[in-house]
Formats: sequence, structure tokens, C-alpha cells
Amino acid sequence: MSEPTHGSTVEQEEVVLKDTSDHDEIAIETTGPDGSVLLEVDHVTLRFGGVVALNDVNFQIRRGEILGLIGPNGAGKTTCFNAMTGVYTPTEGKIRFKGTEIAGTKPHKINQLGIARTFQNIRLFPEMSAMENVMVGCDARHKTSVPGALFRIYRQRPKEEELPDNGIRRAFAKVFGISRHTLEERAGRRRSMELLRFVGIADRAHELARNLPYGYQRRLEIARALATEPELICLDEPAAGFNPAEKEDLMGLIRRIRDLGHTVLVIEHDMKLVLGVTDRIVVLEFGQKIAEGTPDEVARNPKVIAAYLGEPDDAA
Ligand SMILES: Nc1ncnc2c1ncn2[C@@H]1O[C@H](COP(=O)(O)OP(=O)(O)OP(=O)(O)O)[C@@H](O)[C@H]1O
Repeated sequence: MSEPTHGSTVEQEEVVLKDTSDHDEIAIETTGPDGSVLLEVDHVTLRFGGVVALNDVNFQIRRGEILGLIGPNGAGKTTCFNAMTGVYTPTEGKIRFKGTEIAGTKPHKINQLGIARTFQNIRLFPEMSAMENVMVGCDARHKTSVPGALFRIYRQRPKEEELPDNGIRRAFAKVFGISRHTLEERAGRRRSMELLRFVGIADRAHELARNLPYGYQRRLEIARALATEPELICLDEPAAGFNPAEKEDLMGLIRRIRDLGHTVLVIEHDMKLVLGVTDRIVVLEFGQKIAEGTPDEVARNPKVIAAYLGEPDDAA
């Protein structure tokens, strides 16, 4: 993809610093009731040559929950994310999303089905503005094909508020309609700004991603993932590099993401954050699930304590 330079494709818009909206425009519709199974990791084993990164792992993600995936370094958390998002195909076992087998499906198809992710190492389009980065996510949802967009093939009757102000263009749009591509692009722009507001970085919407402070870049990655309207969003170490105040803010943001209708899966090393924000936690160690339960249950589980603190030395 060619990377447009700053402000080349996006009109400058009024930036609203204060978040006063109720986010109706970015809430999503879910495909089932809270608590129903959204994703199933069913006896998944994944080997890299001799390394068993995941060993017969089983768990479910339920709609409307914030699920934590934790474990010591090398436990298999990222591999599990990668298997769920199409980067790796499990050696054995199945992964079902909304009841459909997705193991081995290409990442962009999985995204279209409704799973989005952020990365441990931020991956933005550095030469695009924050707004353009989010619009890329919105574009993934558009129905219009490239020829349809080029030749403005599909025209729709616009709503009153979508009509241009200019008299002649307004009259033309009333008679001939407005191309679906134009309407989708405008909606994408509105939605992108709303998402930037939602994650708290609308004040720098038109700055190049590479010039944004680290905390803004992390939030921008989340906004871009949300733009694809995923029913499941997977956050890979979202608090990495954050100070305590930023971590506190992030916990609020994760809860608000869930309140929009998304189900959230989060990998995170910071135990205070994980225990404070999740509804349930799955714990991996050496590629195996060693515990699953509420934050309280997991924090009291002797296997989990041993995994994090090391086994007590019986011989001593
Ligand atoms: N592409 C790969 N090729 C070979 N081995 C790999 C590959 N990816 C991961 N592994 C190995 O699989 C195991 C699990 O790694 P993984 O990155 O999933 O752990 P993790 O729990 O995410 O760790 P961390 O918290 O350090 O990110 C490790 O032993 C790792 O070295």
C-alpha cells in the first residue's frame, strides 16, 4: 500500500478535545447474549520443530467478558494469540469463532469475521496521520469494490443531513443520489474521529503517527483495531512501557471498550492490571493451561503462585 503523506487524503476537521459524546456511533452489535461462547480453543497443540509452544490447550472466551491470558515468559501466550488470529495454524486441535472453525484461515479473513488485535511491538503506518491510520481500519468494513469506488457505480438516496450545502451540488445529489463510496468514506471519517476521541487522542488526530508520543501510539493501535468493528479484540501487552497513572487510565479504557459491545482478550504481565480489569483469567506455563478462574481464584491458586515465584525448594 502506498503511504499518503500527512493530510493528503483527509480533510482537516474540527478537533473536539473534550469527550462528551455517548459513543452511539462506535458501539457494535453483538451476535449473541452475554455469557454465550464466542471463541473456543479446543485441545490446541502447536509445535515449532521440537518446541511445544502450546500443549493441548483448552479454553473458551464468552461474549461480553474481559478475559486475561497470563503466564511467565515463553509460556505460549503470544503463540496462542497468533493461532487465534491466523498467523499460525495449530499442529493439532481446533479453534472455533462463532461456531465456525477458523484455524488455518488467513489473518485478513479472520479480521473480516470479527477478530482484531494489537501487537506487543506497536505496528502503525508511521507516515500516515493518526486519523488516516484509523480510517484504514474503517475501510476494511466498506462494501464498495475498487471499480465501484472509481466509477461511483452504486448511488444511494442520501439522508437530509448528508446533502451538500452548496445549492447546485445539493440539487444534483437530491436527483441522482450520492455514490455509496462517498457516503462510506464520510461515515468512515466520522467514525474514525469518534474512535480517536474515545481512546483520548483526538487532539493530535492530524499528526503523523511516528511523531506521536508513545502512549498515544499505543492508544492509536487500539483505535485502529476497534475501527474494524471486531466482536473480539485481542490486546497484546497494552500496558508495556506505561507508568502507573497511564495503567490506571488503560484499565478504564479496557472497561469502556467492553461497554461498547466488544469482548476483550488481554495478554499482560502487569498483575495489578490483570487482576483489576479482567472477569476471568487463563494461566499458561510451558505451553500448558495450569489454571483458569476469576482473578481471586487465580491469585490464590498454588500452581499459579509457584509458576510466578518459582517452586519452593523442598530439600532446603
Ligand atoms: N516462530 C517461532 N519459532 C520457534 N519457536 C517459537 C516461535 N514463536 C515462539 N516460539 C517458542 O514458543 C514458546 C512460546 O513462546 P511465546 O512467544 O508464545 O510465549 P509468551 O508467553 O508470549 O512469552 P512472552 O511473555 O515472553 O512474550 C517459546 O519457547 C518460544 O521460544
